[in-house]
Amino acid sequence: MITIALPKGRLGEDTEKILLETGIISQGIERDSRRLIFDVGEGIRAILVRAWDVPTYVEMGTADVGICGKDDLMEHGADVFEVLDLGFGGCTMAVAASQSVSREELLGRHFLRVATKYPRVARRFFDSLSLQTEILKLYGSVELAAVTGLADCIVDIVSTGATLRENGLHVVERIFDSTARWIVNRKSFYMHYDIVSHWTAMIKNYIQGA
Ligand SMILES: Nc1ncnc2c1ncn2[C@@H]1O[C@H](COP(=O)(O)OP(=O)(O)OP(=O)(O)O)[C@@H](O)[C@H]1O
Ligand SMILES: O=P(O)(O)OC[C@H]1O[C@H](OP(=O)(O)OP(=O)(O)O)[C@H](O)[C@@H]1O
Repeated sequence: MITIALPKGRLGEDTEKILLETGIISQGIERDSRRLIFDVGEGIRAILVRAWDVPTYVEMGTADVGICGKDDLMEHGADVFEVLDLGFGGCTMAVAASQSVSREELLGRHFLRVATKYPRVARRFFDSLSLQTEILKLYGSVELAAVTGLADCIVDIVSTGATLRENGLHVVERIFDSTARWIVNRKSFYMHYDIVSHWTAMIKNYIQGA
C-alpha cells in the first residue's frame, strides 16, 4: 500500500487534476463527503489533510508522498525530499506594512513587532538582518494586525496583492516565491523507489507538456 497526502483547500483542485491526468490515481476525491481516506487505485490510498499538515504526515511516514506549498515546507522545516516544483499555487512570502511606512523607515528601526502565520520564516528573515523583533503568531486575517496597530508589519503570502491594497498596505520586502511541491518521505523514497520514481517522471513529463 502506498499513501498520498492530498491538500484540502486552495491546492486541492490542481493537485487532483495532475494526479488524475497523469493516471497516478484513477478515481477522484469526493470532496463534498466527510470521508478523509479514499482508495484511488490498486494498492493506492489518498488521505485528505490541511496543506499545513502535509509535511507532518510525509515526514512521519504515515504518507509516502504528498503535495504542499513551499511556504509551509519552509515554515515546517520537515525532513523530507522535496522532489519537484509543480508550478501551481504561486505566491510570494513578503513583509508588508502600512503604505505610509517606507521600506527604509521600517527596516531601519531598532525593534519591530511582527504578526504572522509563519513565525519561523519571519524569525529567520529578521535575524538575517540582525533586527530585533517580537513575533506574534496569528492564524488568519494577518493583514489586520498591521492595519490596527497590533504589529508594525506582517509576514504573509501575497498573491494578487488585493488583500494588501484593500487594506492600505504594501510589500516592503519579498522573502521568497512559493509554489506547490511534490514531497517524498525519506524511507519511502528507497522502499518504494520504482513507483515513486515512476510517478515523479510522469508528473515531470506532464508539467513539461502543459
Ligand atoms: N492567496 C493565495 N493565492 C495563491 N496561493 C496561495 C494563497 N494563499 C495561500 N496559497 C498557497 O496555497 C497553500 C494552501 O493554502 P490554503 O489557504 O488552502 O491553506 P492554509 O494556508 O493551510 O490555510 P487555511 O486552511 O487556514 O485557509 C499555501 O500554503 C500557499 O502555498
Ligand atoms: O494577495 P491576495 O490574492 O489578496 O492573497 C493573499 C491572502 O491570501 C491568504 O489568505 P487566506 O485567503 O488564506 O485567508 P486567511 O489567511 O485570512 O485565512 C494570505 O494569508 C493573504 O491574506
